[in-house]
Amino acid sequence: MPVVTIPGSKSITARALFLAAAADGVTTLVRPLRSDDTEGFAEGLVRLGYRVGRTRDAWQVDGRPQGPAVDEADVYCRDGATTARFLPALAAAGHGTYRFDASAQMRRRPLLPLTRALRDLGVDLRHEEAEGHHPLTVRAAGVEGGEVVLDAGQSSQYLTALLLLGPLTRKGLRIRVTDLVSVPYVEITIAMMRAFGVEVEREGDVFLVPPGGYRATTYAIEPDASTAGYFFAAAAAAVTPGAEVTVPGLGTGALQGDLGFVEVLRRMGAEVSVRPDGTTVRGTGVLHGLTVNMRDISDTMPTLAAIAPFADGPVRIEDVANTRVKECDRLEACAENLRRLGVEVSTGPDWIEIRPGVPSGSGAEITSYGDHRIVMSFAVTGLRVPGISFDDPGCVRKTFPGFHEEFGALRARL
Ligand SMILES: O=C(O)C1=C[C@@H](OP(=O)(O)O)[C@@H](O)[C@H](O)C1
Ligand SMILES: C=C(OP(=O)(O)O)C(=O)O
Repeated sequence: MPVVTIPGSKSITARALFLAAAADGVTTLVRPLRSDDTEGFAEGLVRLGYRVGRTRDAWQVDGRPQGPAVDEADVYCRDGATTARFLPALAAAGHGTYRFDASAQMRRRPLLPLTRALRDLGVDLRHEEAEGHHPLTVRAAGVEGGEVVLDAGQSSQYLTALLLLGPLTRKGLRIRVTDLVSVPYVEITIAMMRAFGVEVEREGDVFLVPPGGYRATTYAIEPDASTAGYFFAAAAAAVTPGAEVTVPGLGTGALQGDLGFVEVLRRMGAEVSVRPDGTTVRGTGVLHGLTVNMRDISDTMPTLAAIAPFADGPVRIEDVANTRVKECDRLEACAENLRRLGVEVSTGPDWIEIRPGVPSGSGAEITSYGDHRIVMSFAVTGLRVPGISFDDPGCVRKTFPGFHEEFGALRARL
């Protein structure tokens, strides 16, 4: 019964770093994710003058409720949207001139609704090149707070950035949201703000954040549910019935909506047990086709797409338009790579449909587009399709530098 140790959640580590930096006192993050995204976030904080002490299993941050310790900084956010979208909001609460730039793909990814909301709150934020894209400069002088309207229909990260900023403003924030995707990520934000002493209230489309700042704490990071999904998918898609994967530390109390991916696997025929101490997925040798809405858990769309050819009927994934503006256009990247393997696929503006059947013996080089999730997903396909290789296997470093070793070890045990 393979038990897999999954590294910490990217989303929880990023939020914990923000909250720790903003809190009054010293916070210890236990078992943070060590990957390009989260190291990049921590480096960003260091650039902004925060002290971040890092050992293997714990990171310590000296919080500064008054904002960055330097009055000028140049922050490179790498490929991480949490860094690129959350840190400008943190900087806005301080006093100084802070410039943020990012990778070529992150520069292409959208930001305008957040820019607009910050400007509506009085923040002096200027884009150097394209409006609504990195690089940008925040000339910060603290934030008064008040009411703001936000369209988070393309990314919930805009809302998370504003929620996290709320307690650092003088009057607090009243955020009215006109559209919202990836709702469970907002729930993670609210739960974590509570752990740092702040209670967000929600009245329908309105989120109310009180002023008053955060309290430092010791915070344990749970394993990453999106990462766990590749291992669960491997068990569900295994040819031999009874293949089983258990991930400890990710169970009924988990904050991450992406654990809901196991319910999709259950609908497809896998046996799933979610317990307080962990989750187990057991393959039954059959995978059924289905139609599923993945608006809430769209990081797991490529995982499902990658095992869809093994189902006994079509797999249709709906309401995932915003996967087109992630590390790559994931709908097209999945479709292109599946077609290369001989699979019949159609896509629309916000959906993908995959027909069953992988010609035996067919392999191909997968084009990763620098997207960790394309590589990790097609590694699962590779359990049943010989000859799969990747043009850029190393891009898994964004969230799981040790992926290939861990997945290879699982492969040997399944
Ligand atoms: O807030 C977060 O930590 C995240 C929110 C989601 O993004 P969107 O809200 O843009 O869908 C998710 O895809 C991303 O990997 C992490
Ligand atoms: C979309 C992702 O990351 P981010 O938006 O945080 O860059 C992801 O990890 O799948």
